[in-house]
Amino acid sequence: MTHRRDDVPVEGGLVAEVAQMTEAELAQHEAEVAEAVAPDREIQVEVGETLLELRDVTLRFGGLTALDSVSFGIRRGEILGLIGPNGAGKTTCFNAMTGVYRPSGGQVLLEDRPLGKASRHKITRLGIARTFQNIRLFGEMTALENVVVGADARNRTSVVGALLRLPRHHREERTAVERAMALLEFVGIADRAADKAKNLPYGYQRRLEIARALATEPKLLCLDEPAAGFNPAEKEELMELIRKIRSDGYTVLLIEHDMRLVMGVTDRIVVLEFGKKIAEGLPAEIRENPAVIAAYLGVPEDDAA
Ligand SMILES: Nc1ncnc2c1ncn2[C@@H]1O[C@H](COP(=O)(O)OP(=O)(O)OP(=O)(O)O)[C@@H](O)[C@H]1O
Repeated sequence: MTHRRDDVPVEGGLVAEVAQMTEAELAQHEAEVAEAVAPDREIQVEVGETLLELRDVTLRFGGLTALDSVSFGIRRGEILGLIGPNGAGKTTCFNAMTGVYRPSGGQVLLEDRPLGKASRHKITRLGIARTFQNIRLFGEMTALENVVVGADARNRTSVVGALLRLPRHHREERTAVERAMALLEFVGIADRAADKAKNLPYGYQRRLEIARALATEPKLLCLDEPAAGFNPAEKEELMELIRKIRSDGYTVLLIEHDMRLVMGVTDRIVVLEFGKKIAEGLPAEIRENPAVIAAYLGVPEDDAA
């Protein structure tokens, strides 16, 4: 699939070049792309130590307790699955971690520091990025621009800097475009870099959301049902992508309804039901856990999570 576009010679040229590579050249190229996409930051804790912790987090909406004293940790470098029947509180968990809602009780800690009343933007800068159940892209912007905007969340120059065209802004803009292009390639949609987001096929839009979240170089990437609406082949490809993201140095929290996908890609799983954590463990343990089986009883496997 090579969409050569004269108005974007860099992207078109890159894709055409890739199409003509030998297998060895392709492997080398993919390694370089992964290197460009890898998070560029100091490692502050050892791999495997707790990166983010929910400590007794309670969140109420009026009379409804959506999260009831939920505690679990996400370890650096792992893929953690967050599952539970509909309405269990999974998305509310994401919302509590990303500053959309403030917990009514308890704390969310990133690298041992409470997020407290940090705003959504602050939390993005601190290193938590997410995708949404319902895709949220800038439809009129190109795929590339959507990712550059994502990277902007990390850049140090302000809007004022951009208006005044400070030298640092130019430099950051250039590197942001280069990195955005690498990200599009990493998620497999570089051939449509110059297309408006709204014109991309659904699967591409989902991947674009992931690229945009990765552009912020998150310490933790939260994916909210990234495979929703995917066919089995697309789900396989998505699992590959999630594994690739982790091997590139990222930590992933995954909400997903498809049990096969969750069991196939995660290192550990946390299970919620009616706002409470009912289980936590390895996929094989979770599959056998009586409380989890009871929570899903009567729910067809494809709908379960
Ligand atoms: N803004 C809100 N106001 C009131 N109630 C809410 C709000 N957001 C979520 N809830 C309620 O909180 C509970 C948990 O919802 P949540 O969306 O977190 O569940 P979920 O596990 O993500 O479900 P699903 O799998 O259906 O997406 C539900 O009962 C839901 O109706």
